[in-house]
Amino acid sequence: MSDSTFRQTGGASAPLGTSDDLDLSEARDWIALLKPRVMSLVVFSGLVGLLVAPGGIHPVLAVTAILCVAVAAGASGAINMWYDRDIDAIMRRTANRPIPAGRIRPQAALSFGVFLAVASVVMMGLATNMVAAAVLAGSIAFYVFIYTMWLKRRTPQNIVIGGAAGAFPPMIGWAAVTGHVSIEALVMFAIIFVWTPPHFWALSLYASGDYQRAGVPMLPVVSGAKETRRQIWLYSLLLVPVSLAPTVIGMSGLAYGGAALVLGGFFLHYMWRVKRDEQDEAGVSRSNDAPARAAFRFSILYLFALFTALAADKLVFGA
Ligand code: HEM
Ligand SMILES: CC(C)=CCC/C(C)=C/CC/C(C)=C/COP(=O)(O)OP(=O)(O)O
Repeated sequence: MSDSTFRQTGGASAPLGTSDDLDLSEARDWIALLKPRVMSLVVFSGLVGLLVAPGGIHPVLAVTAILCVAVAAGASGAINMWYDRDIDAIMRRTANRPIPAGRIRPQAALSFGVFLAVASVVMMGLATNMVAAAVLAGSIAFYVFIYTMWLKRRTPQNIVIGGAAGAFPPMIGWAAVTGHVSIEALVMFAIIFVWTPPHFWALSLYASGDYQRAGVPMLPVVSGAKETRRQIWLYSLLLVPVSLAPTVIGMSGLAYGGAALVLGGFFLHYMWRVKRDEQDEAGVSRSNDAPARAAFRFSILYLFALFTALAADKLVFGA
């Protein structure tokens, strides 16, 4: 393998192929720092916020605004990975990330993240308005300082409060068009805010071993699976009425309302399977991961579908 390049990956030498392959795998690592899969839903919800806002902006500015949301989310993901590199190295799910695996230097990741964060906020301010730029800066700060640095390692309520970071994007999209934050933007924020605990706690039920090893006080680690299932159920019950708020305040029509009801029914079905998984009728524990895994996957599909319905209702029926 004369043209092969070897590099240290987490202490083991790994063949990486030609220099072209090396460039590609390096690029993949920098992209991985941006948490692109999580970013997809963040960007989509931001796009819907922008589409449902009254008035409109030039398509080039709209694309720029959405790009800024993507870059800001990615930047905060990179800073999160820089700060969390010690615990990411311990958790199986995250151990192969570029920093703990030794493929990107922590300092380089931090500089990359800070540069992108500043660039996204400045660009948002120039392309749209100060309100959108300020809310964008606030979401980055929330994810980095409030969630990652302050709450994540301190309290099992970390994701309830810190989850607000991920609820801002539709508000940013709305503000990019209108220049202000109104009740409609707050309603979209509230939907994601209430959705986040069932979304994350479903995952944490089957990833709690990881969090326990890393000493992160996620709810199942601190209060147990039963309490986590109870809280998942309570937030899910709350999510259904909150998801109907766009129709109640006249922001969306009955088509959205119907879609939200049906989707809410499915959401409750998946979360109920998690809740009832604790015990069978005889009170014997028959817990397994399958319902929580299915509920986590559905939570993502749910939010994509709900925001699609919000946009479709507006674009098709002009509600
Ligand atoms: C504090 C709040 C949140 C926490 C702690 C959290 C945590 C997580 C974790 C640990 C994963 C698994 C990722 C992996 O396998 O590496 C995940 C996946 C995901 N999250 Fe969240 N999340 C939060 C909020 C959000 C928000 C607000 C959104 C979007 C609106 C979102 C969208 C997604 C998506 C799309 C995935 C799937 C990624 C994949 O396919 O791997 N999350 N989340
Ligand atoms: C516009 C903007 C700045 C949005 C950013 C908000 C954002 C991406 C929120 C999502 C929150 C999230 C992915 C938390 C993951 O938790 P974690 O970091 O504990 O997950 P990990 O264990 O996978 O690192």
